[in-house]
Amino acid sequence: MSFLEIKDLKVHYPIRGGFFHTIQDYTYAVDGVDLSIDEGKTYGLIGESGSGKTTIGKTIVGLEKPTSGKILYNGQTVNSKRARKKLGYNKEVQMIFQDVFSSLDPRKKVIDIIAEPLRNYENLTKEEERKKVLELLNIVGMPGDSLYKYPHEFSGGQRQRIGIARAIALNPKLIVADEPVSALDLSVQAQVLNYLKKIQKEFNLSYLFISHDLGVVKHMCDYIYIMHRGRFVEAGTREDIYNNPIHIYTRRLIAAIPEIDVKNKEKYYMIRKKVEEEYNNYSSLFYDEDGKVFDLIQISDTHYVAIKDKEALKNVENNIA
Ligand SMILES: Nc1ncnc2c1ncn2[C@@H]1O[C@H](COP(=O)(O)OP(=O)(O)OP(=O)(O)O)[C@@H](O)[C@H]1O
Repeated sequence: MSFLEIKDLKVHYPIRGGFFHTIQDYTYAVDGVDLSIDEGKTYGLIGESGSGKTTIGKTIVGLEKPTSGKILYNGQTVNSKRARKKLGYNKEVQMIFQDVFSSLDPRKKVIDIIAEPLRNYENLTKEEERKKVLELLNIVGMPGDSLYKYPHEFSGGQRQRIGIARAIALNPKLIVADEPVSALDLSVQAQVLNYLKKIQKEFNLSYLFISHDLGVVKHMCDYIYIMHRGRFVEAGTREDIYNNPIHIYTRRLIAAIPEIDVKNKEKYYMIRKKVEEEYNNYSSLFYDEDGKVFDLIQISDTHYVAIKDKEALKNVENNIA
């Protein structure tokens, strides 16, 4: 059962210019997307820089306003600040950024950083608060003496774990994680992702992972949404997307996953070349004359692709997919 539903969401930013600083045009950052989030599941929102991923994340947590469309929490709209407050929505949906500390006061101690959401929503005594923060640190594998240290005393991976502790302090249902590990070394990335997985089981959390890299979130996601130019070009289970990618943009993203094994370098070079040719030859089946992404067509119980029509789909299935 989906507790969060996003319906035909659009977020357009005005572009101002000229002498009077008037609106000249709009950036269609998010231009009509639907998304449903179920309990305990992990979703990946993947696309290149500027495709609109962060804007979706921020709109879900209430940091951006929808231009149109709806966000429904247990069937009730949470588009407005008032509705979010009434339903306690801001507690339920948290966001983690690439480096949570870059946006925080470096003069604050860890205890104050993690306790901040608690102070906003819960009336704990000093001792209860200290206990709760210790418990949260323990969940993310950080020692108790971190309490009175400052952000600069930790490594990037440790800081991100502290950020996770803060995000789960209010026992949310959904965490929107915007590139949560992309600033970290590969080995540390795996460690932070493992903590997120562990916590997910314990708290029955849902995640919306935002990433430009299909490789990073591959093992985490149940469902993946591929985003391009403010719209979803393909959506499906992890298997749909990795084993049977249809949209040329998805195929290009998969081909772009870095190949570590040197033996396969030549093979992957050829695949990339082929995918690039597909992109040039089949573009008109996936984008209209103005370069806009078509609406999604359902091609199996779980798999959706944005393609011109059924005939185009056949053409693609016979020739490239
Ligand atoms: N506050 C804003 N005002 C105006 N334009 C914005 C604003 N935020 C984002 N945009 C524009 O909206 C588009 C989508 O941006 P968004 O940050 O959502 O993309 P993204 O896919 O998350 O990219 P990245 O991975 O680089 O963060 C971009 O063209 C961006 O320049």
